[in-house]
Amino acid sequence: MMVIFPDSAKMFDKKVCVLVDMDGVLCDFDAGFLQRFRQMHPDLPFIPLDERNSVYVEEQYMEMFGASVDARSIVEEKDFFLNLPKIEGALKGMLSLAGRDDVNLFICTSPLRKFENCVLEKYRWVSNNLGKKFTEKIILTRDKSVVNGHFLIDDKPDISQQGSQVARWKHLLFTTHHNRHVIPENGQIKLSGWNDPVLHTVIDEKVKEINSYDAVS
Ligand SMILES: Cc1cn([C@H]2C[C@H](O)[C@@H](COP(=O)(O)O)O2)c(=O)[nH]c1=O
Ligand SMILES: [Mg+2]
Repeated sequence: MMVIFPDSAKMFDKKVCVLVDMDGVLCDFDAGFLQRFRQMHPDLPFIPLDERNSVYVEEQYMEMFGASVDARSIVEEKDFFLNLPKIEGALKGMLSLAGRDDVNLFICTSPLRKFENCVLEKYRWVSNNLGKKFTEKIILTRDKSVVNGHFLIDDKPDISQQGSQVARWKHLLFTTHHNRHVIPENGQIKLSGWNDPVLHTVIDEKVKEINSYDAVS
């Protein structure tokens, strides 16, 4: 499949810049973790996806098992990121954003500090699941507040409160297993998933706003 991104240089200031997180938005980190955990520890109890309640899976496993289970090593092992399953609707959702000539689309994701497997595998995951062209749109940063954009679609509830700067993007809180009961705050809008029509509605409103600046200047 061929994806052609409209020329971003020519119309940059008229486009809505949308940043899309990976873990919990494009790829199902929790489901990938659970699958691997059950393979490695078939006799141990586990946390079903609908009982996940912390952003970081290892925190909840630490509460359950203490130091007797090393959940972190699963996340850091080779091929963990590469094999993460896609979130339902992610490909279609990304293609619908990439196909809009009024949207400038980027993938904005935080690598593990132990980057050896994670960074390359994130690129490979994007290439394998979304297409090679999307790898040109990857922004890797552990501080998303320094990235400029109109919207950040991200599953981490307090992402706009983290980082070194006041975030300039509006946070669209993407619903996934661990945040399903979180009530949006700090001006967030919660998206129920990739099929939530609110996503394109808020982008349409931003397009109108951007064009209205032109009309008065
Ligand atoms: C859910 C979860 C994530 N991580 C790691 C994986 C990534 O490197 C970041 C999350 O990145 P995002 O861009 O904010 O989605 O954190 C983890 O170590 N443990 C987890 O449970
Ligand atoms: Mg995430």
